[in-house]
Amino acid sequence: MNILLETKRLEKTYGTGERAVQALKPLDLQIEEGKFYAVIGRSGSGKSTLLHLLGGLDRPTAGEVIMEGKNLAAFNDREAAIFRRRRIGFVFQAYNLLPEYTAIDNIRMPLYLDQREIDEEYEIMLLKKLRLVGKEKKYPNELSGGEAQRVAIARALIAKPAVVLADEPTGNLDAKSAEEVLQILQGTCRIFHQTLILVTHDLQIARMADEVLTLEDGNLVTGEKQV
Ligand SMILES: Nc1ncnc2c1ncn2[C@@H]1O[C@H](COP(=O)(O)OP(=O)(O)OP(=O)(O)O)[C@@H](O)[C@H]1O
Repeated sequence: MNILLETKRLEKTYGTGERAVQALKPLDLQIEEGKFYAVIGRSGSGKSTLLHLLGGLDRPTAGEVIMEGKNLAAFNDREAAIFRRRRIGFVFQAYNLLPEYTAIDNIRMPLYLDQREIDEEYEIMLLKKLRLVGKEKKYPNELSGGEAQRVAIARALIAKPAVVLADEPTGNLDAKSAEEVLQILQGTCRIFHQTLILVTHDLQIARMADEVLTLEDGNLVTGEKQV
């Protein structure tokens, strides 16, 4: 088993003094390469906080996030942004597409920002897998919710990241589109050997995962599949 991502005594407290909220209590976690993890727990249990820390989108109050031998928490903002762009794919509930760019430009944005070449063969494979062929020139407001989320997934995968972090990616979709998007996400991660860490409220989705991480008041209560 290869460990891709590891946390050591990872902690997050928002605010200070009386207003302080300890969103994540010291957490030691090991994420294995190529597996699908579901993160579940009640609202406010710390799921998004954990995902943001794992992806270097936010800084921990204490502790470390180690990926490929590097402590993300020690990066400055610029270093973190570059590392994220190259090694981590994000998918959010709200898609977060740039409205003034076409679908294909949204998808290629991580490569444009890094001045990297487009691997056309891989891009076409992604477009096919995500059923986006023919939608390349459309703007986000011309796409359905399911299509917009599939564009967001293509954008998350275009730089061939080692890990995909998804925060309630199907939260805005109807049941049918949600299932489709999820199957596609799981399928593409499997094909491209990516680790998938997905926050969800949906226990049916969690059952599809290899491992379920359950958070309760900022504590990891189980790493076993018990749903
Ligand atoms: N920016 C912030 N400032 C202050 N408190 C925050 C902030 N973000 C989150 N919190 C608090 O931290 C705790 C954990 O929040 P988090 O968003 O990680 O939970 P969650 O499990 O993802 O919840 P949900 O399922 O509702 O999205 C909550 O008590 C929340 O109110």
